Amino acid sequence: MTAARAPAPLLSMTGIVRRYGTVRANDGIDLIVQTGEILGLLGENGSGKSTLMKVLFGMTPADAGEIAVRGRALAGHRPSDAMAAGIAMIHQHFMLVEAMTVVENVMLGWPAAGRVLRRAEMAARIREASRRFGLDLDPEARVADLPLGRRQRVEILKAVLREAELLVLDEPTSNLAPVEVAELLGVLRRLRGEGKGVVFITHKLPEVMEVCDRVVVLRGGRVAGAAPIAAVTPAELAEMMVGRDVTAPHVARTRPPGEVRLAVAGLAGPGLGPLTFEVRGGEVLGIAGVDGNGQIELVETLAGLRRAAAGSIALDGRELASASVAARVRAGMAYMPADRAATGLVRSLSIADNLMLRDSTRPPYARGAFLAPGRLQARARALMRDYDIRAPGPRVPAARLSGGNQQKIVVARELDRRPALLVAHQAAWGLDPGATRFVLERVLGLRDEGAAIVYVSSELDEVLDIADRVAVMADGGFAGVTAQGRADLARIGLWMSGRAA
Ligand SMILES: Nc1ncnc2c1ncn2[C@@H]1O[C@H](COP(=O)(O)OP(=O)(O)OP(=O)(O)O)[C@@H](O)[C@H]1O
Repeated sequence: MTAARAPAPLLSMTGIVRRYGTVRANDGIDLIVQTGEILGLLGENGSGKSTLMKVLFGMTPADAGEIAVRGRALAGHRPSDAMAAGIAMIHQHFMLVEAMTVVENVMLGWPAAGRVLRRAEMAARIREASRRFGLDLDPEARVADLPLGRRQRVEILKAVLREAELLVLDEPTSNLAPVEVAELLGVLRRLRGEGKGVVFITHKLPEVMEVCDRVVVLRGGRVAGAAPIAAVTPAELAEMMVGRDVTAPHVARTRPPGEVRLAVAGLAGPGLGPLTFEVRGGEVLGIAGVDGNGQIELVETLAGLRRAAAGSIALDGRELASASVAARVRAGMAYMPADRAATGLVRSLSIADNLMLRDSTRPPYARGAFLAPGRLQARARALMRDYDIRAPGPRVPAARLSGGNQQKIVVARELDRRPALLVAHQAAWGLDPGATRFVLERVLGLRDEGAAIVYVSSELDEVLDIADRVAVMADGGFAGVTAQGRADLARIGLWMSGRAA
């Protein structure tokens, strides 16, 4: 009699290699996911997480290695083959038709090979799956009316209705409000409870600690460590990821805040204000709050991307409320948008061109109509070194970089201009813990050079780490402002929940 063999794991990837030119994005990676398991896939920016998942899903071919789903080999496959094998990717940019309802969206992408279902039958299935997985979705709701967190759950719904066994979520919590994050983690637990496997890619260690069963950490395209979650601490994980200490930055202030540099008065527009506040040189005004409470309206109005209906914005005494974006930049304003890949970068341009986007037509990089390409390249190289932008060279198109390294281009460009005012929105979005710390330190360095800083983030801890004063946005205005930081946490919490205190 032969001994019973252990069942094959849900997913096994062995020796995966994927090269891009000379870059070994994946350099011999092994990864196993069991049924009913949430696996955290961690790693600093550019460590190869997305590449590994693209290989798994058949979006890019591997140069070497094997993939098996429940012991059955998957090779030379396309995304449709991966889906047929039970693998689903929950993309960050959802592929939903906003004008249609949930049930219509589900029917739209229904596999042609599947049985044709009537709408009522599909709606019933949606209700059932919604209950089973805690998705809280109404089949007749219009996608356009759903908040971000629910739209993401429509993608999860589509996956479970197609009987996906393994769900891959790539940084799914990046732009969710805290309640939505908690709800999503609840959904992941339900998926696990129903025997699904989940690969959860995130930079947020508390989420990993909360929901994962096991973690695998990538570094430089290889597995740097793997452990059951019960056997590691967040500090150990961070160390595995970057090989150094990545606790919150402690940058001792070198001088006290000075004169008022930014004076905003009665600033108002759709969904905004009226808001009145001042920021001194050498001061960080942190703006916390649940996303969607006027943060985008505020930063875009400050940056000149939206017109203010009323009010004034004065920087060093110069009125800018009706100035063009270019005039604001000349006046010393820098802006880091949250959605940097879309609004901060031209993806088809090289890293060097993106870095110099605001300066390349001015001396010393140009004289009249003549560019000085040598100087541009040298400057770009220096910025890439200083900001740890990982890429083969400055001529590589920005689109070829990992998500986090694309973000660093915008960070480098905006911080390096030594602005009088920095408006930063979700500055650490998509950045690994090491890069986050680095950016926060740079922002604090700018503070010590005397710049005024408006730092907007839905990550409360980040705001508390960096801000001299914390304002909480609710309903387009400030629900409260405090200079007491963590000592005032209870009041901050009440302001964030929209209740007065
Ligand atoms: N299409 C491509 N062409 C060339 N190089 C690429 C391409 N895609 C990824 N790379 C390179 O492969 C490496 C791994 O990138 P990948 O996107 O897998 O990292 P990641 O771990 O997902 O990073 P992040 O946390 O920043 O999203 C990086 O050095 C990146 O520049």
